[in-house]
Amino acid sequence: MKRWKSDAEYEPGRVRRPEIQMTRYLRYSERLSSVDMGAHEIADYLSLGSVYPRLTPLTEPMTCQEIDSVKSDLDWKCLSGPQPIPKVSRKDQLSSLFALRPEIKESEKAFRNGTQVRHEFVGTLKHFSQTKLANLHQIEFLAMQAFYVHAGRFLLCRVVSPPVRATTNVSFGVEDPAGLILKVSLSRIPIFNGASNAALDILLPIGTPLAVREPVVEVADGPPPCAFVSVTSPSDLIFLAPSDSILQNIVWNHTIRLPRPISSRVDQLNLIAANYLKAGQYQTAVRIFTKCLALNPNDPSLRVDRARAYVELEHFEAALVDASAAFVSTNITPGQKPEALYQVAKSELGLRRYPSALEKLLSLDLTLVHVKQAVKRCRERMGESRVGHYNWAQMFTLAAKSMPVDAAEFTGPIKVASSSRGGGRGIVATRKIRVGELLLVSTPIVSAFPGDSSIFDRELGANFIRKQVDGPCRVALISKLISKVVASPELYSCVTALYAGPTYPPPPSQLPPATRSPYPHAEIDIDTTLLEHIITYNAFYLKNIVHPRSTCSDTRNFLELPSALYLLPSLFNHSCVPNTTWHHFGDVMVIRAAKNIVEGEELTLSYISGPGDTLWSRAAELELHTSRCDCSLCGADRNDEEQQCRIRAAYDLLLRRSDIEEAISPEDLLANVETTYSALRGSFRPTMSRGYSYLMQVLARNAEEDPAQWSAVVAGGIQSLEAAGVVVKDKIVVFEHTGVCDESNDSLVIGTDAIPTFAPEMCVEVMLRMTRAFQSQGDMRMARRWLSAARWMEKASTGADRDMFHLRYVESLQRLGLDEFSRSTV
Ligand SMILES: C[S@@+](CC[C@H](N)C(=O)[O-])C[C@H]1O[C@@H](n2cnc3c(N)ncnc32)[C@H](O)[C@@H]1O
Repeated sequence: MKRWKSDAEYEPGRVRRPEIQMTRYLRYSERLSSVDMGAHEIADYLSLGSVYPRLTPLTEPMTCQEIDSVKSDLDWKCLSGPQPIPKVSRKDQLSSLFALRPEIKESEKAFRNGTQVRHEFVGTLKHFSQTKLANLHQIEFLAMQAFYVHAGRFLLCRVVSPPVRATTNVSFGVEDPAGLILKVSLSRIPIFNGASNAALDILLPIGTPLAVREPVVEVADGPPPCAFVSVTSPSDLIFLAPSDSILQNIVWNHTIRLPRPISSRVDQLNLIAANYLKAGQYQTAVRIFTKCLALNPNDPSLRVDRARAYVELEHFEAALVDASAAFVSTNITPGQKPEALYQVAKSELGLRRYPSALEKLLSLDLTLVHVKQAVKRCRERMGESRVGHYNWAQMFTLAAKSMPVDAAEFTGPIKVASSSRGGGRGIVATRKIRVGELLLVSTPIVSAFPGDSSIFDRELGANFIRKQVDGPCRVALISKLISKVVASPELYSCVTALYAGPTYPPPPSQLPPATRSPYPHAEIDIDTTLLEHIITYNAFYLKNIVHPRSTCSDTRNFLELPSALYLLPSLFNHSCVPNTTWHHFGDVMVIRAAKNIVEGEELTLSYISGPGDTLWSRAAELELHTSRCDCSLCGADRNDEEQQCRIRAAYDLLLRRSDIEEAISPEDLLANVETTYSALRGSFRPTMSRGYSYLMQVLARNAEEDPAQWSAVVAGGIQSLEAAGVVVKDKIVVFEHTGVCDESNDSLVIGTDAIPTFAPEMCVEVMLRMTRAFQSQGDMRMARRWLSAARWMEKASTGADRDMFHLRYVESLQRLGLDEFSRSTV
């Protein structure tokens, strides 16, 4: 594919990547969560100046237009080639390339200590080669041009200056056989992820011969303009072995001083590799263990060590090959065998081959803690994947401690079929499904959390596909996904069968099976632009089970949210009134039925992660997926009219703040919100539901002093639940002293055909306050019935058993004085 036109003119210096200040970054998140209208506008409208401090012009967010204009500049630059490559003498090139390391060290230090944010460009068109190296012809720098894809060619070169990394970019100098020198810039090439300078010197020492398939040279703005070979796909960079036939007749015009090898003694190399393994520089450890194995191919312990490094890199196929080879080696000692077998089992666990892993583990010493734990893990995963039985409380506890949550995948009564929503594929029910039923447990292909060592919180994405800024975790998914498909190429065909937006051909009707290919895998050509589109259209912001969204006092900050990409969950289409609900335990995504569903019915989930009580609050998130959402909620909001919805959205934001009482009383808020709904609208009124919950909270506090108010608390609760779409069957607001209540066969006080999907946690909290109202008045029968309803809704929504219910609502139960009552009530 040729990317640039040849007839347009190039104006050096026209394109400048914007430096966007930290303040802008903060405000941008505010803008997203404030429904696109500017917090001060809302504040002015509602005369709430003290709640929403006026934003100064300096802190205005980066707008869609700004992103758009950067994109146009870049597109224009891309279209402006081909151009001659600016010439620089070998001496000058070398001196600037050798200065790169100290320069970048300084600038990185300043960046890390400063307040600026950096933007990775997401969604720019990047070339990648699909022609095998053997079918390409060599090209030298002299024949190359800037802003031009050298289709059918490859660049043969070798490293001439020490590489240096700035986040996901690695730069260094190379020369071609004629001796011309150019900088190379590698973007997101997995083996260099997180590499220190010392590690880079091992991974890419001076003299390393390389081939770059179908190279592209870009020119960065000066002064002076700097040309560089840009490599954006890992499959375009090929490390050549000295014995490679390509190098056989090559004569390098210049001699370069090669660095001294780190060691030629296996024992010393082994020690160095072990230190890199300990330091978490796994790629470097693999590289050195490989050197060791070249010197001593029959040492099984080296293979076991390399398998350990591969396991850490989640390169499980390669780990399995190494560990298995070590185990069957004739040179292995009886003392080394258990460790080799343990690494085989660990690789199989990573590949989700649980029965096979278990068989190996059971032949090891079961008194060893790590073996015992692995056996337990295997057995749990086997139970989960077979029958969908999970220990939710244990998963919740791990998630609450921010520890990794391990779970097997589970697919319930669902299948991929053609969709009635926006065409393409969707997920449908294969049989009748009951509300609360488990539909899917999915582990991510990749996930990213704030605070991960690989994530820097001021590295943002200027997303040209969405024309919005992506947070650090969303940006990190791109590098992680590239690494993942390099380690597990069999995933590439599945991942690239996900929807990639309207500029790509429609995906196949079914996801291809992720059949594992034997290692070493066939080579794949990685289209990084396609992967960026797939992440943009399919990645989820995680809905953390530990911090329920609907009870968050503050609006969610998109730029700080963890993010992940999944396979089957990506095939669910959106509805603002979906029939499924989803949560994340760590990065494990769990989807359940939110309604009773008939066979063949399409299953939908809500893509909305921010406050989304009105069509206009949802618009920014929906824009990417549909120009007009046809769900009943959006239809009702359209009937209410935009201005009314905007006002309502402002109150919705206010309702999420902990300091709302300083701004407005619940009565005034409810009266104002009520006027934003048309009289003809049905009872489902999300913002009213939140408003009544606020009223109930205030009344309940007063009722603790003045018990006459408990009836009003219960009445407010009923209204909150009904406005959330819950059917309240027994609207009892008076109290009957029943004393301690035995178990009874009373039916649930609410309907059980559906659970609310927009704020189930808020509804559970409301029901707990109902429980408190009745309990405080000695009406233990109704208290027990409301507690049962709260538990039922929580179980249907998240699968929580009693243990998990107590863990999740411990704070509310204690605050309401219900802890003891709840624990003693069956
Ligand atoms: C994550 S994918 C969902 C699966 C997709 N339909 C497929 O075939 O792979 C998201 C894309 O599906 C389509 N989509 C999902 N929900 C939709 C809706 N309610 N209305 C219109 N299009 C929708 C949009 O093209 C959206 O960008």
